[in-house]
Amino acid sequence: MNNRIKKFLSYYKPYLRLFYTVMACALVGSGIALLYPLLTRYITKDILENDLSSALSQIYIVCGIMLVLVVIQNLCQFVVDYHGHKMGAMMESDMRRELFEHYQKLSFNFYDTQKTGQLMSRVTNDLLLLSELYHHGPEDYIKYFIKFVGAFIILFFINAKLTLAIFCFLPLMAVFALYFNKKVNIALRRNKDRIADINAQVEDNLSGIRVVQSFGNEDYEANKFHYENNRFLESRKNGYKSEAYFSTGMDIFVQLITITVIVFGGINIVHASLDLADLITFLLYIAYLIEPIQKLTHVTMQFQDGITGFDRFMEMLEIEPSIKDSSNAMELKNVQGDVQFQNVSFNYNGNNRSVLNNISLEINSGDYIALVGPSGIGKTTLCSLIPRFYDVNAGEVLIDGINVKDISLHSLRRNVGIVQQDVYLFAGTVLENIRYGKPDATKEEIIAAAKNANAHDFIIALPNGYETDIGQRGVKLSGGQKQRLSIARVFLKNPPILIFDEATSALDNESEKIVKESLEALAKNRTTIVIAHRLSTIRNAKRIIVLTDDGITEEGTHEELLALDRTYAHLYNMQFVI
Ligand SMILES: Nc1ncnc2c1ncn2[C@@H]1O[C@H](COP(=O)(O)OP(=O)(O)OP(=O)(O)O)[C@@H](O)[C@H]1O
Repeated sequence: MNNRIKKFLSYYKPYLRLFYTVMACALVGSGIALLYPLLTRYITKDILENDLSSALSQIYIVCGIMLVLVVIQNLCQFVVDYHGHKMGAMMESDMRRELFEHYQKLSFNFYDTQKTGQLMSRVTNDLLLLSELYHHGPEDYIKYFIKFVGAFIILFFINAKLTLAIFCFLPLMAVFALYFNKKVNIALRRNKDRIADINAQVEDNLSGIRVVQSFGNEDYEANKFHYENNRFLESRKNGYKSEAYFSTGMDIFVQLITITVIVFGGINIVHASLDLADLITFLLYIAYLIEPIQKLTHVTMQFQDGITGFDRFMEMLEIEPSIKDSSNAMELKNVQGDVQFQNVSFNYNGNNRSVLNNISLEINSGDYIALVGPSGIGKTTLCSLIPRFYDVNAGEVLIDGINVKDISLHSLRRNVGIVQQDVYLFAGTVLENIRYGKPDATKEEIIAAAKNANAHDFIIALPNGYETDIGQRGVKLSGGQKQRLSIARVFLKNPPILIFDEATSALDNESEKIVKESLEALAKNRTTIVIAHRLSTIRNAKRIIVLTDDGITEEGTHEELLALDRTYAHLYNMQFVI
C-alpha cells in the first residue's frame, strides 16, 4: 500500500472501536430507512387489501414496529452525528498537534521562505476539511451504497420492467450531475481562493494598521480591499449560478422519473401487472435511488478537499529540519564559554552571494567583544551560526573546543542567550514574558531578573504590575521597556554565552543609558558579543572586531582603531562628526 494511504489510515488507529461503532450505526440506520416503504407497502397491500376485520390490530402492530425502528434509527443517527464528529475532531486534533510540534523543529531557512498565513491555514482550515472526510467519507459511502443497492433490489423484485425504466434515466442523470458537479466544484474552489486572498489582505492590513493610519492611507487600503471583495462577490455569484443549474436539472430529472413511474405504473395497473400499493412503494423508493446522485457534488467535493488537505499536511510533515541533532550529539557540561570560528564561510539558501568568507575569530571565556561593520555585512549572520540557526557551508564553529554540530541543539541553545535587535515579546503578561527564559522560574526569581535588567521599577508602575497585559507583540510598551524585558528573560535563562544584537532604532539617551546598564550587568561573567550599531555604546569595549567585505580587517580598542583610520574610523566619523 502506498505510504501516504497507510499514513492516512493510521490516524484511525487509536479510534478503531469508535470507528467501527459509528460505521455499524450508519449501516443499521440506512438498513432501517429502507424498511419504511416496505412496511407501508405491507399495510396497503397485505393488510388493507385482505380481511379488514383484523386490519386495525395489524396496523397497530406494524406501527408499533415502525416506532421501535424509529427509536433505533435515531439512536444510530445520534451515535453517527455525535461520536462520528467527535472521532473526526479527535483525529484532527492529533494531526494538528503533530504538525505544530513539527513546525517547532523546522529550521530558520525553512521559515525564511514561507508565508505565515499559509502555514497557519494548514493547522486550521486544511485539517478541518480533513476531519470532515475522516468522519463523513466512510459514513456517506456506506449510507448511499446501502440505500441505492437496497432500493434497486427491492424494486427489481416488485417490478423489474418499471425498475429498468427508471434506470434508463440514471446514466443521463449521472452524466449531467458529473458535468455540473465539476462546474460547482471549480466555483467552490475559486470561492476558497478568493476568501484566502481576502483573509491575507485583512491580516496584512490589520497587522500594519498603525502604518496605514500614520500615512493617512485608509482610502487607498479600502479601494484595494473593494477590489478583492468584488472578486469574491463575482465568484460567489458564478458559484450560485452553477449550483442553481445543477439543482434545477436534478429536480427536472426527479420529476421526470416520478412522472414515468406514475404513467408506466398506471399503465401496468390497467394491465393488472402492478397494483396501487406497488406504485406507492415505487414512488417512495425513488428518493433512495436519486439521493446518492444528488449528493455527488457534496461527496466528491468533500473527498477532494480532504485529500488536498491531507496532501498539504503530508508535504509539510515530510520536510525534514535541515538542522538537527547528529546521531552522536552530546550535552554541554560545565560550559566555560570559549567561542571559536575557524575558516567559516556561509551563504543563505538559494543565494549565490557569499555572506561570510573564511572568517576566523577566537573569543575567550568571559570576554566582552563588540562586532561592528557596515550594514548588511553579516554581523547578525555570524552570530546566528553559534546557536546553529544556520549551519556553516565551510569551516567550524566551536564552543569550548567542541564543534557546535556535535552538541545537541537543546543543550547548545540552552547555553546561548540572545537579545535580538527586533525584540519579540508574546501576547500575555509581563510575568509570562520574563518567565519565558525559564518556564519553571518562581515569582521571586522573575522579580530578581527584572531588577537585574533595570525593569522592575517600570513594571511595578504599570497598571497591574507584573500581571499587566502587554498587548500583541508588546505594543503597550516603549522600545526601551521591551529591550529590558528581553534582557530580563535572558537573565533568567542565565546562559554562559550572550549575544546582544543592538537595536538599530535609536532609544533616547535616558533609555539607552538604562538598557546599557542592564546589558553590562547581564554581560558580567559571560562571554558576550555585542553587535553594535551605535558606536557610542562600545567605546569602552576592550576588543572591537570590524567585519568588512574582506572579512575581519581590524581589531583593537576604540582608540587603536581610530588611530588606524580605516573602516572603523570611517563608520565612527559618519556617526559622530558632522
Ligand atoms: N534570512 C536571510 N535570508 C537570505 N539572506 C539574508 C537573510 N538574513 C540576512 N540576509 C542577507 O545577508 C546579508 C547579511 O545580513 P546580516 O543581517 O547578517 O547583516 P548585518 O551586518 O547584521 O546588518 P545590520 O547591521 O544592518 O543589522 C545581507 O545582505 C542580508 O540581505
